[in-house]
Amino acid sequence: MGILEKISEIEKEIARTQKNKATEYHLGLLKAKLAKYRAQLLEPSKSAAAKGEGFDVMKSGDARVALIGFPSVGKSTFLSLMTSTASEAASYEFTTLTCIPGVIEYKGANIQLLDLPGIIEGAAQGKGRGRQVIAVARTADVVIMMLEATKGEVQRSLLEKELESVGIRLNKCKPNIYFKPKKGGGISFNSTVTLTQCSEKLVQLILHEYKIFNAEVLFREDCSPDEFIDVIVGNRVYMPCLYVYNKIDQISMEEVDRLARRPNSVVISCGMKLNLEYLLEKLWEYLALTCIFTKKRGQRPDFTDAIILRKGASVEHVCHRIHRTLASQFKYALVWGTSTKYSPQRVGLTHLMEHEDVIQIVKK
Ligand SMILES: Nc1nc2c(ncn2[C@@H]2O[C@H](COP(=O)(O)OP(=O)(O)OP(=O)(O)O)[C@@H](O)[C@H]2O)c(=O)[nH]1
Ligand SMILES: [K+]
Ligand SMILES: [Mg+2]
Repeated sequence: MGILEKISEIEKEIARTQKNKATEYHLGLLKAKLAKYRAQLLEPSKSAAAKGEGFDVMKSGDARVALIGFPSVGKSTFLSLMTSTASEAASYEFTTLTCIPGVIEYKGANIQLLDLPGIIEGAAQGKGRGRQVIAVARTADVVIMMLEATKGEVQRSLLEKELESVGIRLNKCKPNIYFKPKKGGGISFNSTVTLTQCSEKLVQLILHEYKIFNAEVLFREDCSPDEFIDVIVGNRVYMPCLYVYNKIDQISMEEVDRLARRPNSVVISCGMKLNLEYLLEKLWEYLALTCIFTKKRGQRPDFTDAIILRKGASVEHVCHRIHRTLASQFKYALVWGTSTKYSPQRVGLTHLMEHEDVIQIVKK
């Protein structure tokens, strides 16, 4: 039996197994098996690599946004509207066959926007250019899932399933579980909260399925078996995703209103240039970039020119942005803002910056 068949067998079995206390362990085990086979599927296909089919697009700018969607939902039209790059748009499916980068300039940041070929059901298993498209999506800071307003619901759930099956978790936080494989000592299991979905026995069963017999496990959150499996498997990507319903010129006002109220959703029309500014605002929010202002000694901060960094950037990152050699001449920095207890506070290179902090760097 091939991997795909095995996966489909297990999926069928999960579907026909009633969910209750008695089947809890059986289901947990099936899910662990399923995750294992999917991981095997994800291993890069040798033939694709040999043909050089990957979309190797250089990362550039302050952040990267990937456009994912079914064919002809308007991805290329959107790229051409928002950036100075033109990407061919047409009424037939699979107009775009490769990855086309453009740049959105917004609030002083350069946001790389990637137009990609349309993907369809089965993409994760290699249908069309699915695998390559998904591989690019994994490298993004935010995914825009573009949906056709008239078929939004169906497209959304199909694509969510595709991305889910390759370990991309949309708008979810990493499960708060401490997991550490050990050399010996068996499995030590603890939790700081009451667990309603997992038990020590189930955790052990799942670990055994992965041939893990010694480990430390601490649940700090009431996680599901699937979330626990995510933690063991490890290579999950937790990705912010904005659902963008395009072509709202083709649906009723009531329908537009309903879609706009869905969580993480924005409605637009590229054709009629509707709501694009709001989409940018939302995108900016989802990117959650950190803007840092610099200040010279005895002068006011320069609020006109922010240094834009990804979340979790340190003082060292700030130095590298200002000048290549600044970090090596660094003595200390003074920081004003939410990242410090006092304003200003003297900090070193490893200090983590927060949004809208002000920094003054003192050289040796
Ligand atoms: N009515 C309407 N049509 C639109 C809108 N936006 C794009 N289109 C049309 O939709 C068709 C497909 O647009 P594309 O930009 O090529 O779509 P795509 O998602 O890039 O398609 P592929 O590259 O084939 O995956 C074109 O005929 C566009 O003119 C819109 O807001 N309203
Ligand atoms: K098209
Ligand atoms: Mg296109």
